[in-house]
Amino acid sequence: MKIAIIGAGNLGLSIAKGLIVNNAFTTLYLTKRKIEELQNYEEYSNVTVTKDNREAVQNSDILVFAVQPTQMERILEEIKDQLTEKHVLISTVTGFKIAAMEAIVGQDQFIVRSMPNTAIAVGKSMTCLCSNEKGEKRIAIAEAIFNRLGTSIIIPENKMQAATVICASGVAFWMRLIRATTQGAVQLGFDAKDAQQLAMQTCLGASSLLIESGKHPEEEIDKVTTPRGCTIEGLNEMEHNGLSSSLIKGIQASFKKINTITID
Ligand SMILES: NC(=O)C1=CN([C@@H]2O[C@H](COP(=O)(O)OP(=O)(O)OC[C@H]3O[C@@H](n4cnc5c(N)ncnc54)[C@H](OP(=O)(O)O)[C@@H]3O)[C@@H](O)[C@H]2O)C=CC1
Ligand SMILES: O=C(O)[C@@H]1CCC=N1
Repeated sequence: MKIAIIGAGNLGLSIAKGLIVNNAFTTLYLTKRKIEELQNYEEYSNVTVTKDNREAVQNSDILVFAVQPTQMERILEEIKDQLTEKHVLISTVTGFKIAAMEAIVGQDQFIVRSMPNTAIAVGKSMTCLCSNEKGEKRIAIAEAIFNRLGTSIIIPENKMQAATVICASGVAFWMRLIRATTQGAVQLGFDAKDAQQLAMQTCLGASSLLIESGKHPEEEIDKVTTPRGCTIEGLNEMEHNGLSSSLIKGIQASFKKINTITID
């Protein structure tokens, strides 16, 4: 696959890392204006770093847009006359709707919207996908890419903002929970490095239990909570202090915010 990542910033480079580690491309173009920040990537074979979005588009089939929402319109205007039947446009841009893309490049392009997260760098992204009508014929290509770099599901476009909060912002939310657990472990006497390892691996184990068993979290919680034991004591104290409520309120606040940055 000849892939271009237009906008090799935080997310774009995470995708690039995932593609490189998984050897999942034939050629890979990475674009941004300050390309001096991408020097390391020129060492990989078949990776080209350039400021020239049009060159990247000409030489690629799959175009992954990972620029800020305010930059997207200008970039689509810049490259639209380079687009041909071979191109599949995959946007990761938050709030930039398919209709807004079609208004610039036309309805006759294969357009996919994707919402991955930065765990794509280590092949563990939860990615949500949707497409325009024409793009339905090529969404399998996007699925193949994102399934190689994690897990993907197809959702209706009207759920993309919610998916952004849960999956993309979600990485930050889970990081904070891991950090808080680490702080608790330090207070219980572990050094910082061990504390973080205990927190991270326990988080991974809990998540893996659900993924592999398909069970509800409460079913697994029941197995851990000895009657009158320390787990239920800790859980109830956390809930008295608003753990679940705080998470749900944070998710709602994030969703409220994301709807103010939608570009129609
Ligand atoms: N970060 C995340 O976890 C996630 C982000 N997203 C979405 O992905 C998009 C990118 O986010 P993120 O990576 O965090 O943002 P960044 O600001 O880190 O990356 C955007 C990149 O675009 C480059 N850029 C700007 N203008 C141009 C241009 N004209 N041509 C080529 N490149 C350009 C910038 O580099 P330079 O200034 O050098 O040109 C920058 O590196 C956003 O729309 C965001 O909402 C979606 C899911 C997760
Ligand atoms: O924080 C943000 O607005 C973007 C969208 C999801 C991740 N980063």
